[in-house]
Amino acid sequence: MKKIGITLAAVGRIAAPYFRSDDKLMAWGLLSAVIAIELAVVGLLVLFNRWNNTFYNALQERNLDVFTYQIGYFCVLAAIYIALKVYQLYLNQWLQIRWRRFMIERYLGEWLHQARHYQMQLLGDAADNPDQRIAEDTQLFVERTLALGVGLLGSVVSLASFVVILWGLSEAAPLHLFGQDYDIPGYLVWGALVYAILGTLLTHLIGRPLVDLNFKQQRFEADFRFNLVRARENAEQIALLHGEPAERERLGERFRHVVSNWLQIMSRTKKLTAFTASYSQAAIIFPYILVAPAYFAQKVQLGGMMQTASAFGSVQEALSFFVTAYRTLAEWQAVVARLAGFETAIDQAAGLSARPDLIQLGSGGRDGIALHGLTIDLPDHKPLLAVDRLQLRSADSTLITGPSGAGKSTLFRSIAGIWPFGAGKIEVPAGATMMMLPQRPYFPVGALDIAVSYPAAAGTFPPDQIAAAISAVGLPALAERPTEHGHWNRMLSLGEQQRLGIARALLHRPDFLFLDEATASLDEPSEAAMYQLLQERLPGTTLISIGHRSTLTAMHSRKIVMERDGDRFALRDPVGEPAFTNSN
Ligand SMILES: Nc1ncnc2c1ncn2[C@@H]1O[C@H](COP(=O)(O)OP(=O)(O)OP(=O)(O)O)[C@@H](O)[C@H]1O
Repeated sequence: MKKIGITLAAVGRIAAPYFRSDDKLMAWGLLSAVIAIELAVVGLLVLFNRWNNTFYNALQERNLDVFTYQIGYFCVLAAIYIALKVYQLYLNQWLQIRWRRFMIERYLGEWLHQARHYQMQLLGDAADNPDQRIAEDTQLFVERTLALGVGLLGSVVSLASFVVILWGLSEAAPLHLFGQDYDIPGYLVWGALVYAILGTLLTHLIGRPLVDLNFKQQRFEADFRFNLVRARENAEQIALLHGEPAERERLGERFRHVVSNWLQIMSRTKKLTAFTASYSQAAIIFPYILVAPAYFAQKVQLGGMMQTASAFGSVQEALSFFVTAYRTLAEWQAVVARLAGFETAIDQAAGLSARPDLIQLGSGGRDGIALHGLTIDLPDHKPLLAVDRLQLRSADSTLITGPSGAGKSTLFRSIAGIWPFGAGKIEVPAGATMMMLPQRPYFPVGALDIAVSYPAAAGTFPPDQIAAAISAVGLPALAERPTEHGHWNRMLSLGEQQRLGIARALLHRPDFLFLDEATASLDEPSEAAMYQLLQERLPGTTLISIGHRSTLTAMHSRKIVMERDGDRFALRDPVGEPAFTNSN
């Protein structure tokens, strides 16, 4: 019960923004229409139920006029019913896609806001698989919330209406057994309720393990798919290492989980189907058995019996909603929990930039980037690096070296403003642009010119400028086909990708260019040529590099070394005075 309360509160939080958005008129309009149609359908079912009475009485009395009239009346009801069903689904789907579009736009906007998507990863796996949450869970959420909400409303109204009808019929056809009338008010209602509740309970008991089994099935399937994707992504490594037998074994093992769980689902579904099929067959004759004594004692007409059977069926159908819904309900709860977790993770990441106890980014200083009292930690608060005071002057090109894992890349991440863990202040000149070039640059799949210009929009740089930049970094063959589509991260060697990364920097002309082993896959002469190119073409750009090669020293005017100092690494300037004083 408490869990349902938590789920409902989460549903309210997740759904509310759409119903308060710019699309709120359509949202409320469509929702009201869907609900109104659901209620109208229940109303029609009541009319159909009454029709049973008149129609079968006419048959019993061989009254052709009434029979003909009732056939016409049925056709009118049926036409309205068909129209309502068609528009109920159509409007429901319309509401679903508008609602989902809003959710996706909102999630994409919040998830891809500055470095939030990256920081959410750093904060842990509370929001694992955002792709699943954004793509799949939004669809399931919208669809299931509407199906369960509207279905529940329809079932409750239907249950109430038909209980009233059955109550009236119980009076019209009193229980007649062994030649005697028994005055049990609403005995048909009690009969229907007992029958349906017993059925509900038994279905629940037999089917309950399926909820867990279906959950596991989804997880095993996802796990199998994920491992297939990993194998595809690492095809080259696997092929080079001749890892195919190991992969086959691993994937086979994953699929064995899928099969063994599926076998359990089959066995459980067999039991459940045996019960539900028997139950629904029995449900067809059960109401006749209840009313038959009164019918044969001529206390009730054929119409009354048929109407009872139909009302009985409707009560049962309404109650069976709860039976069938409980499976969907469990899945829906999981979807709601995942989306709520995703929203919480977004909020947590969004809150990082406002926390005064973390690294503060500010604009200030004209002569380069200034670091004051900076300590950098890992997300789990383990200390990593300390920089008491450091000025990365615009006039200097700086090389940062140090042992692996010392925190060089993390220092760059902090300066870029995406790594908030730690304390202290980083000041960047107001309006200065920065660009980070990693060892493995990212190129979106698509046209080469757009991939090189990324993240600038298509058309930002003239085609000849793009071609000249690609050519300048030593890829003249590529420069001739700038509009060619490709998966550049897969098609180009790492060295070629690094050259394209430099071309990107040439186009963007940032004020500060951070090269994190961005030329490590090039041979030394090519690396020197790339640095020379950057210095010639981008005279106004300050280069700050991370690298392990000693030959890089000659290409920078200043060198800073990271060394271990207690529980943290620290920065030392071996040529001049210390570039830092570690406060620890
Ligand atoms: N997302 C993360 N979560 C936890 N720890 C991390 C994360 N990213 C980096 N680290 C840890 O922080 C430390 C510093 O990493 P960083 O990449 O900054 O090192 P580096 O000095 O650039 O190393 P290298 O020279 O090998 O590239 C490493 O021990 C690494 O394991």
